[in-house]
Amino acid sequence: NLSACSSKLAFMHPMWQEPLAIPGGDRQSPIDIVVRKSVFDPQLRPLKVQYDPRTCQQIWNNGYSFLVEYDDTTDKSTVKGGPLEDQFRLCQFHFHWGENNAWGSEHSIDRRLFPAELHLVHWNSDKYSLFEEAVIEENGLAVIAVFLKIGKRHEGLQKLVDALPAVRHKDSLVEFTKFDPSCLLPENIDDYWTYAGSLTTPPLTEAVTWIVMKRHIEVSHDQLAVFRSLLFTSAEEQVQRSMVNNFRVQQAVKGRTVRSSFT
Ligand SMILES: NS(=O)(=O)/N=C1/NCCO1
Ligand SMILES: [Zn+2]
Repeated sequence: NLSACSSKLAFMHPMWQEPLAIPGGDRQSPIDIVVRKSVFDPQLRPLKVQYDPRTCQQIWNNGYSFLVEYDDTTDKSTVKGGPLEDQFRLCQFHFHWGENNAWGSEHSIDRRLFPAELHLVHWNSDKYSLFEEAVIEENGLAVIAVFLKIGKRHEGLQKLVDALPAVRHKDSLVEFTKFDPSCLLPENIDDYWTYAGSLTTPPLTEAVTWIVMKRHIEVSHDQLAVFRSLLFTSAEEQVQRSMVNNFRVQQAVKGRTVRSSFT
């Protein structure tokens, strides 16, 4: 059962060495969301997502995941509303996944792990002028997380899946355009949990308002298998290592409240 799987997880090598000193350390991510401890907040408004596929630029393998990067020099692809006071600009999206379908997500819901998790990363363009500035501010970033389940083939994802062999190795990059990431959102984006957390990959800064979708999307077994054909290693390295289990170990909630937009 999953509890055994999660204990097995405890012995697995985390994707990378956890740093000795973590910035702040009391609002780290990811976490397990305990549904019965989450608090319904009627003041949470619907999310307003506005993505322009023309801002999609490239896809590359950064040695942690593959990133689809967007032109964030103007407010063309943005998210606002929900728990957010300001407008946030999309800069990239990426995924985390496992070596098999039993685990792979970073967050869990009542300890339930999913085979993969999508992160749409945005920065506060009302208050800052660059991602690099926003990344160290407590209200600097907003990440929308969507769980992936194995099921029917996701037609919108296939264009991305077909581009992955071109970025198999760390530091490889290809042009990738006209991709509308809203096709990766569930139909219902009004039901979500939200909490104050951090990036789950370096710099791990405590700058993120997390918005974790209650509804998942479905991708096919074969589509997720292509994610696992990516490599952590660059073309020059002798030993090639499959890019799998690229999730961070879960962190202590430390008294934080997770709010829900739904009852
Ligand atoms: N997994 S995550 O929290 O989205 N991490 C990052 N790091 C840079 C941008 O997003
Ligand atoms: Zn991520």
